[in-house]
Amino acid sequence: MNVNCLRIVPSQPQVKFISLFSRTHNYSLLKLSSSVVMSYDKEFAAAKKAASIAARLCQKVQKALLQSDVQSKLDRSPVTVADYGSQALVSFVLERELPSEPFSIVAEEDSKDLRKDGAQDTLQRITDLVNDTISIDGSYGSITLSTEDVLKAIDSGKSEGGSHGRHWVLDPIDGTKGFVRGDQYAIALALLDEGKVVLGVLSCPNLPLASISSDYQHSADKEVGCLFFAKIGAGTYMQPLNGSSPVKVQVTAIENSEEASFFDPLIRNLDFPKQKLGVKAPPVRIDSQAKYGALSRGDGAIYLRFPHKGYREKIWDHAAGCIVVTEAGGVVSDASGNPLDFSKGKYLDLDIGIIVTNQKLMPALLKAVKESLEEKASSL
Ligand SMILES: Nc1ncnc2c1ncn2[C@@H]1O[C@H](COP(=O)(O)O)[C@@H](OP(=O)(O)O)[C@H]1O
Ligand SMILES: [Mg+2]
Repeated sequence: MNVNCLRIVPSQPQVKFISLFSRTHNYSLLKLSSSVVMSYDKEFAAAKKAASIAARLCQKVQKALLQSDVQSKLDRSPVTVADYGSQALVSFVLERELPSEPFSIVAEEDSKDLRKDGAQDTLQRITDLVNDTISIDGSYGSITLSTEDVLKAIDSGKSEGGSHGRHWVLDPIDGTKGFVRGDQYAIALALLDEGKVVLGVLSCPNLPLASISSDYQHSADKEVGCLFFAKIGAGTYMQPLNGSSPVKVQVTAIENSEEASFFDPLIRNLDFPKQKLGVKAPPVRIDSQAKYGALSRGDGAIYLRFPHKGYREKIWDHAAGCIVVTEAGGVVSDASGNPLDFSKGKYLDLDIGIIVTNQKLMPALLKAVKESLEEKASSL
């Protein structure tokens, strides 16, 4: 069965059902426990707040980075400061907003390097940035974190995840290359419950509010900063990071693969399916999970990710993006059409590749990928 997302079914009192909703099959129901229906409302609100506040810290660092001279652009330290600062802030906000919940975060960074001799200045810069951002936000009174508080907040991200209980999944800056260039990056935060992604938030500070499809260059609206958020069974929304009202988004309805534009990752990829599908539309090239956000609102139709053999995809690079796309009506699968399994710990453990598109294009895309992989294998 090709299960693509979880949907909550309003049910009888005292009984929690979660429906495994298949795009290709009918509903089936899974009784998880005899408690109340989960809404994840508090967690959803906390995740949006955390990813929005972290975006402010990243914007500040990126702006300073771009204003500095070329030499310091080659220096990784601003990225480091923003990565750690973003992770510390997300962890701080989640803990503050959800004080009564068990706390587990699977995240990209840990504090090991910051605890080494010689890292004191960097740690102090991170701590100052975190405190400035908290103070400007104003929700947490006059609280000031010490350097030790910041290290502890970063290390909340040491969880291994897995198939039991709840785990936050965080990439504090996804697309660090784009971040350094002044291009696209994302703060990606998702919640796993019993191994399934139940909500996700993608904060994309540089993503234009208008579509970035090929005619974007001609668009008059150059305003940037998008927050995508999705919760199981509740659709996907995009909200300007400036706080204006959210709008519901949907993946493209394109059925003809010739018209389908690809989001090309900047990593090594499988190019043959494009030729097989006869794709004529120009590709959209952006860094990070902003690709999932842009695809969820129909800026492009297909995202294929086939890194070199041996590369292990991490859950924080796909968890938030996956639910943002599936709740917008899209499909995210491995090369065989199976849903991604986020219950195995830090890694996705895919044999090969990730495919993201709408439901109409998926069968043709799976066929093209299969044939491409077979041809590639027989040519070796
Ligand atoms: N050789 C490789 N193959 C596949 N993914 C890679 C890779 N090297 C790095 N990545 C991952 O790809 C992410 C960027 O994706 P994209 O190319 O779509 O922008 C990186 O996230 P970080 O920037 O958070 O490290 C990193 O996790
Ligand atoms: Mg990443």
